[in-house]
Amino acid sequence: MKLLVKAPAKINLSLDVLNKRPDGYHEVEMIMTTIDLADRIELSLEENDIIKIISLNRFVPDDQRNLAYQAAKLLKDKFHVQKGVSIKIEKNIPVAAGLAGGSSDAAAVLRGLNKLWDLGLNLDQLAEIGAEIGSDVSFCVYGGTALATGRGEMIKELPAPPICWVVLAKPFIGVSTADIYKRLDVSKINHPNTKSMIDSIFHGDYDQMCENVGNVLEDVTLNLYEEVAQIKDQMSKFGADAVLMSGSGPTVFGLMHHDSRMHRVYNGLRGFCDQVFAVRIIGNRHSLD
Ligand SMILES: C[C@@](CO)(OP(=O)(O)O)[C@H](O)COP(=O)(O)OP(=O)(O)OC[C@H]1O[C@@H](n2ccc(N)nc2=O)[C@H](O)[C@@H]1O
Ligand SMILES: Nc1ncnc2c1ncn2[C@@H]1O[C@H](COP(=O)(O)OP(=O)(O)O)[C@@H](O)[C@H]1O
Repeated sequence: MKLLVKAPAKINLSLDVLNKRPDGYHEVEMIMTTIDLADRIELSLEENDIIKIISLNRFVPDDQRNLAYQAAKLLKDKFHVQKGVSIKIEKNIPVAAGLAGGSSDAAAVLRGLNKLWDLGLNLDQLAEIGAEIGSDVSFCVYGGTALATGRGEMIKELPAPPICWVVLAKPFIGVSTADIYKRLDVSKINHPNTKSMIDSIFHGDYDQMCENVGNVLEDVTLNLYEEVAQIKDQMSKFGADAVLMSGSGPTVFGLMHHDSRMHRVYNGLRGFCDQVFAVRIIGNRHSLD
């Protein structure tokens, strides 16, 4: 028996850090939304009791380091599942890019195995299990648009943001999330206006949304990698309405309303860096599977 599950990437429309916690994590306030750039996960029941990862992408581990493997193992151990699974990952989301590719693969495996292994869990239960794998996994279990707080695992659903294009551009570098958080000086943060971003989403106000994008990790990554700043400049030059780095980077996204502007930004960036995508925000929860 086989099951195909979609694992969409996310962007952070805003990312604020409130403080550093005693457990080493940072208390965050993030507005996250899923986009229609997705990995494809194929789950196949295995007769013998194993978890097998199949991936052709050289940056994706094919053993217990893979977050998709960890998701399957966690479900197997918690619910004493005697069956095995092979997990084939068709990687379309750039790796170590600030787009939660690994977290989304893990979330897709949780959703998929819940069906394939007939576990009968609801999304809230899967999200709670996901938080044991990584801070972004809970959001990825639900998808859609949300305010994420705590270390990122506390999810409050929001409506879909105003319809627009998202052009993503990733330079040829990978960024370690842990390293970027470590370098952040929490005493020198210029906080984005999360409340105004939420208002803009509730009111479907595109201009207000564009005015309120902000990410406190951006300066940290920009200082380390000049190419991220260059991509931001190019996006603005080609006419994106808002430009921001996603997560800990290095992917930069631009927002634009009109098709013609999207084409200009997309083509302009294609001449400048190798991984460029023009996608839509998926926005609401129920378009995942
Ligand atoms: C920055 C964000 C924004 O969405 O995404 P990415 O850039 O990774 O996509 C997330 O906060 C990343 O979430 P995720 O990648 O799941 O992080 P985890 O695996 O839980 O943690 C990796 C490391 O990042 C640091 N970390 C993570 C989350 C958080 N709230 N505070 C932290 O300080 C910790 O050092 C932790 O050891
Ligand atoms: N299924 C997976 N897909 C991508 N990367 C994975 C996966 N499982 C584990 N990883 C590891 O997680 C790291 C972070 O990858 P990813 O989730 O793509 O980025 P980010 O945390 O920036 O959103 C990678 O360097 C990779 O070694």
